Amino acid sequence: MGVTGVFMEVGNDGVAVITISNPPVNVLTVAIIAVLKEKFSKATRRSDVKAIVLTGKGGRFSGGFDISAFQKVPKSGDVSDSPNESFDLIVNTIEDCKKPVVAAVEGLALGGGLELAMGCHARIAAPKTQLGLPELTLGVIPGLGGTQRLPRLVGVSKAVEMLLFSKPIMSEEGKFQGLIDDIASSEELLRTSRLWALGVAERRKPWVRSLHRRDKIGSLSEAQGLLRNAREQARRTAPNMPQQLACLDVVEEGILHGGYAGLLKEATVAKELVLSNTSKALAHLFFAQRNAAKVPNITDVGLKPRHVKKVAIIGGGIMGSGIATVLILSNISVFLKEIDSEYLLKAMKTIEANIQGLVTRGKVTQDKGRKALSMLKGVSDYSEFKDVDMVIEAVIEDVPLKQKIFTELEKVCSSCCILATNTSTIDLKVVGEKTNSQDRIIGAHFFSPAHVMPLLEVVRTEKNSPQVILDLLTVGKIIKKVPIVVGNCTGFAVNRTFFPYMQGPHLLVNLGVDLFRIDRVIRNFGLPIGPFQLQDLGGYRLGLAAGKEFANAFPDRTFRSPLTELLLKNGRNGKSNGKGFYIYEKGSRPKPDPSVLPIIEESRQLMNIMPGGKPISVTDKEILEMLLFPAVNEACHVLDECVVARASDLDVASVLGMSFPSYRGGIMFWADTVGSNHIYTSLKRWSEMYGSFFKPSRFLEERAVKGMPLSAPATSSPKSNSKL
Ligand SMILES: C[C@H](O)CC(=O)SCCNC(=O)CCNC(=O)[C@H](O)C(C)(C)COP(=O)(O)OP(=O)(O)OC[C@H]1O[C@@H](n2cnc3c(N)ncnc32)[C@H](O)[C@@H]1OP(=O)(O)O
Repeated sequence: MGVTGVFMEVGNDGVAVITISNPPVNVLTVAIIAVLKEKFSKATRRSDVKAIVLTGKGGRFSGGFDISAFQKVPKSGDVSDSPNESFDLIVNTIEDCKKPVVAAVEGLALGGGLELAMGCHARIAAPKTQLGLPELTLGVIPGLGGTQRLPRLVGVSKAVEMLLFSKPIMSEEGKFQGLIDDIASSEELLRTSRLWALGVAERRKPWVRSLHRRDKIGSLSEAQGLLRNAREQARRTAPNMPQQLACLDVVEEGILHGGYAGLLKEATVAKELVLSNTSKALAHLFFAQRNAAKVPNITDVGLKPRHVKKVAIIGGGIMGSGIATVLILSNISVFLKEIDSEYLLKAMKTIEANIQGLVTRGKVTQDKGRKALSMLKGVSDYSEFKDVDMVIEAVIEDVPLKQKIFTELEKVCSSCCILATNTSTIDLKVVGEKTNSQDRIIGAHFFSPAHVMPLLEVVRTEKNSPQVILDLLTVGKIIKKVPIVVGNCTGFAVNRTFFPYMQGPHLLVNLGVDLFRIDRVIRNFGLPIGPFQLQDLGGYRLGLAAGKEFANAFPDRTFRSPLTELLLKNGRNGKSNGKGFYIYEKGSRPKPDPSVLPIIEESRQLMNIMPGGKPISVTDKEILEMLLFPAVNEACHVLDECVVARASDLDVASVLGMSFPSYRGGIMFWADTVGSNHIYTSLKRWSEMYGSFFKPSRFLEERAVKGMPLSAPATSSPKSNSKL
């Protein structure tokens, strides 16, 4: 059997097994669909074939239609690359086939893969097979009949849940819901499916065309009630995701006018959505995330990751406890070290609370939570450190303290132990300065709360061995984070790119713009909270400390405002002490706190930068651009210095680390939709009006002049100042 294609074998029992082969996940393409049709026609014509089994090679049924088509179609305008086969392949060829077709499903059947299986007359699955329709996460809707067949197989309520949340279910639940007819072990899967198919041919088993079923739909009023509630929820939780409401409309069409009418509407809406910016952005992020895992000279040189089973964490504050939580939930033993029993107890309680929170939100079972806690041990000295595979230091940002810890670690840990620091700003060379272990001192920068936020910055130095980088990358994947390898500089990739986004709001406020308006503009753009509310959550002391680091590293483009110090002087430190820009009351949304306004007035008077003493007049669009363009500008510095391997790494990092809206594709993807020239000329104008905070970088200027996208790879060879 060749590698890519569709293959057919007819057995002595008269069953034709049609196998999709497109490693690694048997993605469907227009070409594969054409061959599938051909094989089905052949099996239907052959008189020695009584029944057909459809399966996927290599233990994975199919990961769905080729997502790269969602990037190509909008660019080329050629919709022939997009899936348009609902009727021809699934209705005419499979569902209306004169011979019974059974899907033998293993590993995963996602998107078009599951839709293909639902068009068959029965589905037999191996245990723990993932079944789902994740199309909405890609900005589209199922295009091979999923919106019609899923509700007919599992009922409207379950179907809507699976569609809107894009969350796969396992075959065991699938059997319970009616999506799967039987479960068979991997070894027995094909045999059971053949027998089932023959059973249908001999009328011992039902011959079911999913699209013709109505029994699971329930009454019209009940179905419409469910859809109404789902619409309300979608409007509330995903106001910028048009595919959610579009999908519900398509489901409703089928319920009101029958499955065929539903398929027609599905085809029209799917084609429209493939052309949307949302779909383009989300497909971009899908591949960007996978590309970020490919690190030149690290993942492509045949190194094997070492197995990390035991980790020691130093410091049980919010970060250390969060990191411990994710590790133990992934079956990694953790020794948590604190300075005394009181701090240790506090850390243990935080970890328990983290796990309980995940159990309450249904993210983790009670059982798993209990098992995870049994992997944790609190310690107050280094005696357990001698045979750990990795240490993660997570103490406060204090250079002498960190240096002392690393010299101690060098003595107590084995010579192959990975020594990681969770510092968010300090240069790693400084952290390891007093050791001889620079090759294995690496940054593991988690984002707060570490047990929730999906990003992990793996900060490498030029001294790090490729093995250590690979090991940390692998741990990142095991603990279900998305690791991005970045270079060593102040703030690394994410905090560095976004430091102007934390300073810009202060500049605008001192120019007379209302702070609550600034937060509103950012929320309307799609971030969950605005920059001032974000500062409330982090606490002002943290912001002040980070601000000093950036001021030292990048004095030419730092905006210094007295506002944070004034707030602290007035006894305010954000949400933690109940004195922020907002009033936080349990059960209600944060409300603007008017008592902060006199402090802002004081800051404005001290700064005295309002032109003519009057607040500047700006539109919401200008506010947005004055906040985000400086971050894009810093991202250009980051790219210029090769702190990341490619612009799309910053897209993934901004979405997963800063909650930049995914449907805008990440900061660089969005910047390119705005255009380098507009960003450059705006920054240039503002830098003339308001100072060097806005001064465009050389990289941005060059690209704007050449009319080049900011995300286009550099044409010249790597720079001498490269951080990678
Ligand atoms: C018409 C239909 O209604 C429309 C559709 O079907 S849209 C597609 C719906 N399907 C999906 O959303 C599934 C997307 N894929 C995934 O979630 C995951 O890849 C998976 C769960 C299938 C496998 O995960 P995992 O084993 O971790 O492997 P992962 O690294 O993600 O993927 C392996 C390779 O397959 C590629 N791939 C996976 N699914 C793909 C898809 N649907 N299209 C194109 N490429 C795909 C990945 O890009 C990756 O390529 P690479 O090795 O060159 O980087």
